[in-house]
Amino acid sequence: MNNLSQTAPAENAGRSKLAALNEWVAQVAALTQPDAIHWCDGSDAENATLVAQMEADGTLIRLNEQTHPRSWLHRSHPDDVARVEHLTFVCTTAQDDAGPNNHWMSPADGHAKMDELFAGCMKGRTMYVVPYCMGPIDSPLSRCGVEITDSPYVVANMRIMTRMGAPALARIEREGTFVRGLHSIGELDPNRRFIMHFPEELTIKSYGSGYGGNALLGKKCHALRIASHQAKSEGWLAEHMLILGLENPQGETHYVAAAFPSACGKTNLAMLIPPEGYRKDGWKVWTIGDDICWMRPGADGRLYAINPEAGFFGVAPGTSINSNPNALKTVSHDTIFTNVAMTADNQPWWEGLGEGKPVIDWRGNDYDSSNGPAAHPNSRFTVSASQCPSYSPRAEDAQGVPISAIVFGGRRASLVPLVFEARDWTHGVLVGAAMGSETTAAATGAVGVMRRDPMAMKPFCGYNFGDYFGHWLSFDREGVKLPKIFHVNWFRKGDDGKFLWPGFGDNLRVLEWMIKRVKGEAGAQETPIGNLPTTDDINVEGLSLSEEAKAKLFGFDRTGWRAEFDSIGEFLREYGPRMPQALHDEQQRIAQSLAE
Ligand SMILES: Nc1nc2c(ncn2[C@@H]2O[C@H](COP(=O)(O)OP(=O)(O)OP(=O)(O)O)[C@@H](O)[C@H]2O)c(=O)[nH]1
Ligand SMILES: O=C([O-])CC(=O)C(=O)O
Ligand SMILES: [Mn+2]
Repeated sequence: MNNLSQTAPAENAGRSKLAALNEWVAQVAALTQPDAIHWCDGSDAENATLVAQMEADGTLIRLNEQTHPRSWLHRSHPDDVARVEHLTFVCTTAQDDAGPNNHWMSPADGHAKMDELFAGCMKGRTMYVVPYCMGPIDSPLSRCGVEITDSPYVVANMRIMTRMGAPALARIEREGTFVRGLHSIGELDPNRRFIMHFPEELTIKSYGSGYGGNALLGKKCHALRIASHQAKSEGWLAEHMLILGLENPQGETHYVAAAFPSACGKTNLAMLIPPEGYRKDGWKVWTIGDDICWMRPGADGRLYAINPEAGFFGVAPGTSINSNPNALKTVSHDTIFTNVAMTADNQPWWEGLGEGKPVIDWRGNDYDSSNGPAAHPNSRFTVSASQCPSYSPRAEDAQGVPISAIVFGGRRASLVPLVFEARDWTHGVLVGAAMGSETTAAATGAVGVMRRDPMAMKPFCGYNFGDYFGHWLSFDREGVKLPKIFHVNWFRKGDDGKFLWPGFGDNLRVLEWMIKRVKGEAGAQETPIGNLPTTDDINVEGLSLSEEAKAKLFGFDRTGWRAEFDSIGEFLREYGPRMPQALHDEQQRIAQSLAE
């Protein structure tokens, strides 16, 4: 690695359109006082140098080269293993623009707080300048950013997760605009940790964490919080959604976007392998994205979607050859694992892998089951999407793919059936707005607590939820051909506390019903909460569902839903006049028919 003392490489000097970037980098360097500055070009040689350096200083541990070529284990600080929602802020001029769904600080206070933390924080470190593009490099739907960071681990992850380096810098030079993200791991002290967003200035400042969603600023900070704010004013949507293509035996492919909260099944659905009978008939699922979706109406009025990411930052625990063989194949080489355990021969290991046995736990200690799980429940893999066997050729399509169905879903042990269809767009927006889910290990705090997580965007919407739902409703207009909206719940439990639905590959059965509904080829039973399939409408052949399972997965509990709709009404009222009246009206209409 070169020890550049100048703030920008010599070749930037003649590039006048990079002046704003050069100037910002110089300002940041003056504030943070790094020993050296390195502009990342994204090359293999640069990555090899960084990786060698991280191996030498212990940031990366080499895994078994025979079983997992060019793959690494990173152990984070044990207090830095998940997103920190209580330390994540949206700094808008007016507090109401951030809404009750965000922690707020004034932009002036936010900058003051962060600049104090950043002052001198890179002394003795190298500052990396990371230009990146979210989305295919040639797509009009893509957007660029630059992350400045003092973490080589972040650089290596950003290289996998985004189109990073020289091509992104060239696009920034052409466009002149980019999102500014400043990041330092600081002291990794949870008391000196903040993730701060300034959507009006297209700026992010993140301090004190090296963990994915807090530190890989292209991901949640840019592609969701800043982008959702931009999307509102520019007429598009930035969503916490997977995108998949479902190919049927006739060879038609329908594209589906689905929003499930963190650690609630997006990666798994996006990489689904159909059950054997379906596979024989010619069904196939193509993966476009597993976490984020940007979409907007195209010339023909349909919604077109791209995946702004280039890699997967996926949950390791639970990933096995049975549950998600595509993911397991994807991570078989050139992967960075974070906070997983290791076997005696240095293979990565996690709970639910189904083979091998842990010897060293995620903290680096000898494994002892009395210390809890061997892998951290939020341990992750970072891997290029191009390694996924089901990666769709359309994933690189600059125009995106047309969406036939939007799916919302949560982790609900009780009440919520396997699947239902919204009657129309307004009802669908209410279904998304009313989403509830039990919390997971993806964020610090209690796990298993039911909370409202509208459209899986509670931690990620960069502005007031009232305005956000209004923006969603605004797509219901002449000229827009809207997809159908559905709701699913893979996580319904029986009286014995076990999941009633087999899930994973068998979720194809639910996707099949949805696409048949889109084409007018499948039946449903109308209820106040939406249209539910009966076991005649959806293919449950070959599954051994108990009577309890059938009743709970395909039934509708009127009394339970009455209480749920009271709670939804309360939630909507928390947003005062910013909540669109149309959602109040829809909630009341349904509450009334539930009362009949
Ligand atoms: N029972 C059951 N569990 C599932 C299913 N799909 C996923 N899971 C489990 O849910 C956990 C998280 O799933 P992911 O697919 O990684 O979640 P995600 O939505 O991509 O999460 P983020 O990356 O945090 O946004 C894993 O432990 C999975 O094994 C399913 O259909 N049924
Ligand atoms: O960004 C992260 O940290 C991982 C993720 O997808 C989520 O938490 O939803
Ligand atoms: Mn996510």
